[in-house]
Amino acid sequence: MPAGGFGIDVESVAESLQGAAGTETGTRRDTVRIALTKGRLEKKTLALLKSAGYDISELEAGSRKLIFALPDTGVEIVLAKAADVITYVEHGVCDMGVVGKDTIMEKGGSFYEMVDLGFGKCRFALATKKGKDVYGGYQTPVIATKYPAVTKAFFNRKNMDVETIKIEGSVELAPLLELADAIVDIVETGTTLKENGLEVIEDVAPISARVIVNLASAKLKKAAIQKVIAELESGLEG
Ligand SMILES: Nc1ncnc2c1ncn2[C@@H]1O[C@H](COP(=O)(O)OP(=O)(O)OP(=O)(O)O)[C@@H](O)[C@H]1O
Ligand SMILES: O=P(O)(O)OC[C@H]1O[C@H](OP(=O)(O)OP(=O)(O)O)[C@H](O)[C@@H]1O
Repeated sequence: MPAGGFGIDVESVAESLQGAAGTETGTRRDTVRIALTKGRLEKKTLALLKSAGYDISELEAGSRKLIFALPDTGVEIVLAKAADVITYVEHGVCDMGVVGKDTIMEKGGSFYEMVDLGFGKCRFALATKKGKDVYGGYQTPVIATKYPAVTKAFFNRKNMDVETIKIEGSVELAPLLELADAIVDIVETGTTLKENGLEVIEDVAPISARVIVNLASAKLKKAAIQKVIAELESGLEG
């Protein structure tokens, strides 16, 4: 059962609403359009839709198509990159989205974060070369990461100054090449760290897939969106 159940996660809503302006929905009144994150979350999200009773055979067929109407439901599925899921939901061209908490934390934005789906589990962690003392030196630590906002917020909470360097992938290379003292990155099994002689110093935040909802759609399509969420809930339980 996901943390927080299927009611609105009040804390997350408050976070997400900071600086929010009303967003006009761009989707048809009789359609609920859901943006799904392609890649790692895709298979489990599609499995969830299937166990929730949706006919996803066209999506399962495998194609380069990006928008799919689910037969007899009024639900449309859009496949997008993680950060773009948030962009489409914020702008109201998609009513809902499924996206990792990592992307939500890094990109932020104005939307409701309504459900923790409980899959796609991993965590943000601070890691470095085995035996290295990141906190002990006299100089400002250099942290390499794909997630500079998450990294800055983490060290701000510690009242610590750090220099961040943005890396686009295989972040584990940065301490090995002596570009950085440590990294903030996603850890799932820990294999990538282990095979590169790195270790976790501290966990930063847990991550899992979340359902997000456009601010205006949540009001204008309340019943339809609640129905989809209830169906996803039944799919999770099934
Ligand atoms: N080991 C993992 N590494 C990265 N993301 C993971 C992992 N396990 C689960 N996830 C979740 O899967 C989501 C999608 O990850 P995926 O690697 O498919 O896309 P991405 O982060 O946009 O990377 P890329 O730019 O390589 O496509 C992440 O945002 C995260 O929530
Ligand atoms: O703990 P593990 O199970 O080893 O998983 C963590 C690794 O997976 C992700 O990388 P990804 O495969 O997305 O490649 P990237 O680093 O190029 O983004 C993440 O950035 C770590 O490198």
